Amino acid sequence: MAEMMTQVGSAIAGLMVAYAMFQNYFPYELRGPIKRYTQKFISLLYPYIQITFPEYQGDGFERSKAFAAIERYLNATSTKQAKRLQANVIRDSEAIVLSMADHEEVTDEYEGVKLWWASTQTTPNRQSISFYPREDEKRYFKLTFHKRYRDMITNNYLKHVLDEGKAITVRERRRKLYTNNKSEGWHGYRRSMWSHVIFEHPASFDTLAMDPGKKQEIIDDLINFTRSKDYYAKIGKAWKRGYLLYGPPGTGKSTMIAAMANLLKYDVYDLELTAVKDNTELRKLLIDTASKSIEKKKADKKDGENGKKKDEEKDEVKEKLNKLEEEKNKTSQVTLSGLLNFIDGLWSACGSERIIVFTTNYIEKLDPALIRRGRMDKHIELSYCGFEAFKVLAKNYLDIDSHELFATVRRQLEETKMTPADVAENLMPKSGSDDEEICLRRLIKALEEAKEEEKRKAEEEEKRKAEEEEKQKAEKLAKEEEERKKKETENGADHQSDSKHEKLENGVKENGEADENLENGVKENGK
Ligand SMILES: Nc1ncnc2c1ncn2[C@@H]1O[C@H](COP(=O)(O)OP(=O)(O)OP(=O)(O)O)[C@@H](O)[C@H]1O
Ligand SMILES: [Mg+2]
Repeated sequence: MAEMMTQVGSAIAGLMVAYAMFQNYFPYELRGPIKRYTQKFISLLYPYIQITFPEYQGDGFERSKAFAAIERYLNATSTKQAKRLQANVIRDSEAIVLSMADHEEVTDEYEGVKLWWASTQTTPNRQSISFYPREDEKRYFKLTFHKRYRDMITNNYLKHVLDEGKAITVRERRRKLYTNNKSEGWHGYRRSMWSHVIFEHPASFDTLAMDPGKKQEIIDDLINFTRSKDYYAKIGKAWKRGYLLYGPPGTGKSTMIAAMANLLKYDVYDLELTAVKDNTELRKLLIDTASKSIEKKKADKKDGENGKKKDEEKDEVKEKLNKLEEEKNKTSQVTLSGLLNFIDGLWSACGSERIIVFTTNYIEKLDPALIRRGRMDKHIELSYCGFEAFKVLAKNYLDIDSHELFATVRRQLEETKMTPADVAENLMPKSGSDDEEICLRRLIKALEEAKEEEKRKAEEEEKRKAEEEEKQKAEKLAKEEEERKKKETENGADHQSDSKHEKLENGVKENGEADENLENGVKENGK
């Protein structure tokens, strides 16, 4: 064995010497053709093609997107196959990315074709001290496949790898909740229009209490939207969708937005309109949601994190339209038309795969222009808690599917309006000893009280109405009485004036009595 090693060693040494001689003594002009023929000769014996994907490209500062995507794509395969792994904690990502360590190789299969991926590194033997060690160490992935599959690999497989890698990056990223800053904070060193926190809302469609049929319809609609990229391109429509959620406070509008974001793995932009001075600011803010990717890229440079597929991000501009309505007349404020222009025009142009959600408590107060189809594609009403919604809450809060008290609750919910927020509050166990019976009874009691309250209010309203009617009746009577008296005095008086008949024909009363007289344009002057 040792002998063999020595032989191999000396053979390698021989080759090295030969190569050095080749480098030194062969005339320069001959080197090119010789190398070419050697390559040809090798390719006869070695029918494989290799593609390399370096980690840094161009100026060497920006991490290659392809490299990052491949790393993500190979994550699962590497974890299974490679013996030595390298763990990377990536900013904005929830998962630890395991990639194969240098000089490891894994296999992949695509449509029955076997391929090899290897991770390699070259360290140039330049004797220099570099501030950025990365610049010297060049990592790259090397893909090897049989030349028979050249077309298939270069046309389909590589696209598949990049798409899949990017999709994984998006799926595993930490999602963010952005809120707009006041414009005073937009300038200077630490300028930013949006501040963000990690978005970790636990709401999901499973826990959202509403009619199951309606819920499923919304889920299908959302999923269909995310899958329709090509369809939107085909029909020439920007890939976006608008939802309008309306209903009384506490019926789950905000909860539904969180559930939507969780379902689709989107970021959320929550737009607080009171912090926006005018339309220009609004426009800047909204455009900035699209150009976020550029800012992110800068961060990528420094720490070499994975690039994000930013168009996948959603901005969910959620707002209280009733507030907007109040403000639309003030010139210094955001106007409705500014917002509409944005939704129709600019918004379409910047970024894609976006969902815009408006919420309001008063749909009837909204301008029809704002909510017409095309602007808001889907209107969703969230209303008082029905029995189906109650069942979801009972399952969430008490972990029960049925109970003998359900029938009572059902009857009560049909008679009384209570928001899911209130139902939930009453169902929630208040201490460790609260069992489902106690919680349900508390809800029933609350429902009874609400009913009483409703009844009391209805009665009050009735009473108020009755009083109002009474008052009106009395006023009418008084008026009639007065008129009668007046006529009497007029009739009883001597025929003082010739104009009297005219006056009666016009049905006018004496000046100062009622303003309706003005309508007839007639006044009895001086009387
Ligand atoms: N449909 C629902 N399903 C589950 N929980 C709900 C539902 N509606 C309300 N809740 C509960 O009530 C709380 C308040 O609801 P939410 O903030 O979603 O109401 P909203 O409709 O946005 O009200 P507002 O109009 O005042 O903004 C939530 O935290 C949630 O726990
Ligand atoms: Mg809300």
